[in-house]
Amino acid sequence: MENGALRVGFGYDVHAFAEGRRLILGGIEIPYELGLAGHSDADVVIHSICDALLGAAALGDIGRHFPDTDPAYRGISSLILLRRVKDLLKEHGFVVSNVDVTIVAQKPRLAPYVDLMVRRICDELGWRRGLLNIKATTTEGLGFAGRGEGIASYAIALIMKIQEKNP
Ligand SMILES: Nc1ccn([C@@H]2O[C@H](COP(=O)(O)O)[C@@H](O)[C@H]2O)c(=O)n1
Ligand SMILES: C[C@@]1(CO)OP(=O)(O)OP(=O)(O)OC[C@H]1O
Repeated sequence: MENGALRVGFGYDVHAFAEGRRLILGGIEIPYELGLAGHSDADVVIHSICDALLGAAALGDIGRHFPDTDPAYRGISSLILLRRVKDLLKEHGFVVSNVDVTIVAQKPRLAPYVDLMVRRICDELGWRRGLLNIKATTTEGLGFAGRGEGIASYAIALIMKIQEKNP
């Protein structure tokens, strides 16, 4: 792959609501009566970003790098996984151009929190704020998200190859 090559990647993830769990989205805790089930902190937003970045770099997916059978990842903050993905892309000579995310959730209302999510993720990864956009939509009551069974997140990422893979 030649330097300057632009590559696009797409990520999608779903987690089911569960009682007795905290709701972590985009690296922050959202006040709500339910959380999301998962092996990690179940941050579906960050998982979709990880998969978009890994996909753009042709490096597989989040489950390949951080298997949910590995006790090391039990309860882990997904911000840590995203930082590792960013480091992996850097090792392979990529820089991230931009990432756009759509969270699909009937409830809770997320608009008041999306800027906080962007700030949290960008601060953690050393990204400028304009690199990342996060938005939310309902499904007007339709499907699993509409019935309030879980949350889905879609992400798209554009990355650029700037150098050969570091040895
Ligand atoms: N969980 C959500 C979902 C949506 N929003 C905000 O409401 C706007 C309208 O949503 P529609 O599903 O009717 O398109 C949307 O643009 C978001 O700003 C939200 O805050 N939380
Ligand atoms: C993040 C990992 C690893 O802890 O687990 P989960 O939190 O269950 O998330 P999922 O998106 O189902 O799969 C990726 C996993 O490898």
